[in-house]
Amino acid sequence: MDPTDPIAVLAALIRCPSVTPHEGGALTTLQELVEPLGFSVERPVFTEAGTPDIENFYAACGTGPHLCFAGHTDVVPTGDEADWSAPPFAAEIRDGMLYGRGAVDMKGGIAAFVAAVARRKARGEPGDGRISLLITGDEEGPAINGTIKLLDWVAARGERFDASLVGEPTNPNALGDMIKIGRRGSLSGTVAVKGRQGHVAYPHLADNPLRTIVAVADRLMAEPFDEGTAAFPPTNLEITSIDTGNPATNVIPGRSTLTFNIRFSDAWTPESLKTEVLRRVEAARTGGSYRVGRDAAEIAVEWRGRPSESFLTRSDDLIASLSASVASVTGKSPQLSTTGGTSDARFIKDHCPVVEFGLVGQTMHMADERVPIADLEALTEIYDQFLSRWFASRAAVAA
Ligand SMILES: N[C@@H](CCC[C@H](NC(=O)CCC(=O)O)C(=O)O)C(=O)O
Ligand SMILES: [Zn+2]
Ligand SMILES: [Zn+2]
Repeated sequence: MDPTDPIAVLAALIRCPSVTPHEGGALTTLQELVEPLGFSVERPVFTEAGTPDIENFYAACGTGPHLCFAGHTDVVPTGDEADWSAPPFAAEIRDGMLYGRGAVDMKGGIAAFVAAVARRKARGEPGDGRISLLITGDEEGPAINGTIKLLDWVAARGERFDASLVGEPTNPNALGDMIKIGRRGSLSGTVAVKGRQGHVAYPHLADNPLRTIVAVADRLMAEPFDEGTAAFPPTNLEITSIDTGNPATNVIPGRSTLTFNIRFSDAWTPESLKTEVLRRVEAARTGGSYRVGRDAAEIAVEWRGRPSESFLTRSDDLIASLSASVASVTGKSPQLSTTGGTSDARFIKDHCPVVEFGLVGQTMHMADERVPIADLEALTEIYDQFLSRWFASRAAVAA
């Protein structure tokens, strides 16, 4: 396979059914592509009780300023294959589009980066510094045996990165729209309210926990958490479920839960936000207008999963190198944004400055995930130019 051709590389990767947590042949394909380019490859497997073992990938080449490209080869499940117009792991090309699971999220980003590096090697430009690929098979899953552990594994070997580029799909509509220069934080929790089960026709003998859940929902959502900050959109809370587990229409449930997720700006830390959530829940416990004349309800709050902190990258040369490369290829001045979800950049930011730029995300996780061939070519050129600009900026600093 020609490693300078991002379409051939992406097609080979898509043909590997690497649905989390399965490697599916994707890391072997990557190894076979980059070893002939001079990269040394290691594939550590990380484990943790209660989670699937995950194979990861670290490849590095060269000496000098160190740029780490980071991403994932795992993909989300296909869903009903009948909803696809082409088999999801066949890498079919039709009307200038390459179809397949992972086309944009994010095997396409990896293919473009490999092709960019291969083109530089073919041109005889391998010597500007150190380039590594830090690739996990656990981004779409719990993200416990992936990037976070791989970063520590690399650091324990004495390697350090000067900067990192994550190839996640960052563009909302068209290539060149958006670079991610940080990510919001994320905090999830469940509020459980204890009541007393009973007959709906005899409510004085029961205690409906939904009266309190409604007050909790109201308090959690009523006041804005902030108005946004210079670099972040306003903090937002979404209630993702309210449950009682009660199938009957004539029974007052004995217990109810409310689950929420907050995406938050740099005005908050996970700890300060937890304090604010607990304040709002307490206000609802004692002040709900649907419980007049009753004792305050019994409420417990459980934090779910691992919260993510917000972060903002302040490396001017890294952002400038990427912006200039995007502008040069697409003719657009990309927005520098912290919108959207979290990514593994939340782990990388503890090791070095990190920015993110990849394909257009519109079809990610959908049936018929696809990438325009032209975007794949353009992204390869952007990554190639970015490497030149970033290494030049490092050389200028060193001079
Ligand atoms: N499952 C993982 C990480 C979940 C990350 C997810 N990120 C996105 O969907 C990125 C999409 C985008 O920003 O365009 C999220 O924000 O929930 C875990 O929970 O560790
Ligand atoms: Zn992704
Ligand atoms: Zn994804």
